Amino acid sequence: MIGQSVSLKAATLERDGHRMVFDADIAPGKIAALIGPSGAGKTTLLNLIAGFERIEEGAIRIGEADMSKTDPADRPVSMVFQENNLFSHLDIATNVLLGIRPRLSADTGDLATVSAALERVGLTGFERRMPGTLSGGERQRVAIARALVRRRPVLLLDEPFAALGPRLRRDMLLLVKQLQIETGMTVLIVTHQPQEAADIADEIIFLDAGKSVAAGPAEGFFKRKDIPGLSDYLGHGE
Ligand SMILES: Nc1ncnc2c1ncn2[C@@H]1O[C@H](COP(=O)(O)OP(=O)(O)OP(=O)(O)O)[C@@H](O)[C@H]1O
Repeated sequence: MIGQSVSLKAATLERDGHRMVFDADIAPGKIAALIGPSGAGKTTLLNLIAGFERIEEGAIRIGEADMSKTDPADRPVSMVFQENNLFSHLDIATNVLLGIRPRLSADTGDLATVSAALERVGLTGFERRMPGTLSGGERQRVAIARALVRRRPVLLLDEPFAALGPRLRRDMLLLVKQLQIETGMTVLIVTHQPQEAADIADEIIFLDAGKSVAAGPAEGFFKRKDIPGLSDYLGHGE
């Protein structure tokens, strides 16, 4: 699998009379962390890339392709949310299978693919369990397994591990990083933890008040003094 670039140029949407404008350029196969205060627009930015919301002006591209009029199902993207990624009445194998067969017509090869993805996220033997019997971290791993079997070039993660404890969160981020290296996919992850962003990401995008304010290499990003609002957000004062 080969990641694709993600590019937004003055991607604009208006909400309650308030303009939100995003610029971003993420190279193929990189991890970008989206950070910024609550309400800054991080989830909105992911939703624009996934196609759950539409831009009114500007441009959004994945690879060379203009996405502005493409339906979510036709975009080369998978998304994992903070929670509620799984169908509670379907077992784990079926939840993962939905990534490749939305109509659930599995053949033997599909079942092998599902088992391999579950193994990759450390959930061998969980095929027949129901989501309600899994821990929060296990359920998120299932969601990642489903994203893996979809083999889309871009993975969007919206605070996927926020509900987990620090140790487990760290393990899950390491898993994402490993999977990113193995597959070459491009990853965008929303996080409220600057340290996590610095640990996992190649690039950081800082959003504030509905705008992408700055982007740059993760290395040294949080020490930068040239980014309006960043030290306030970090609690360092101006
Ligand atoms: N469907 C909607 N209709 C109207 N306003 C919305 C809608 N979704 C989000 N908003 C508003 O848009 C702004 C950006 O929201 P968004 O969820 O993108 O922020 P965020 O940076 O992800 O915040 P958080 O860190 O709290 O999750 C917020 O002011 C929010 O209230």
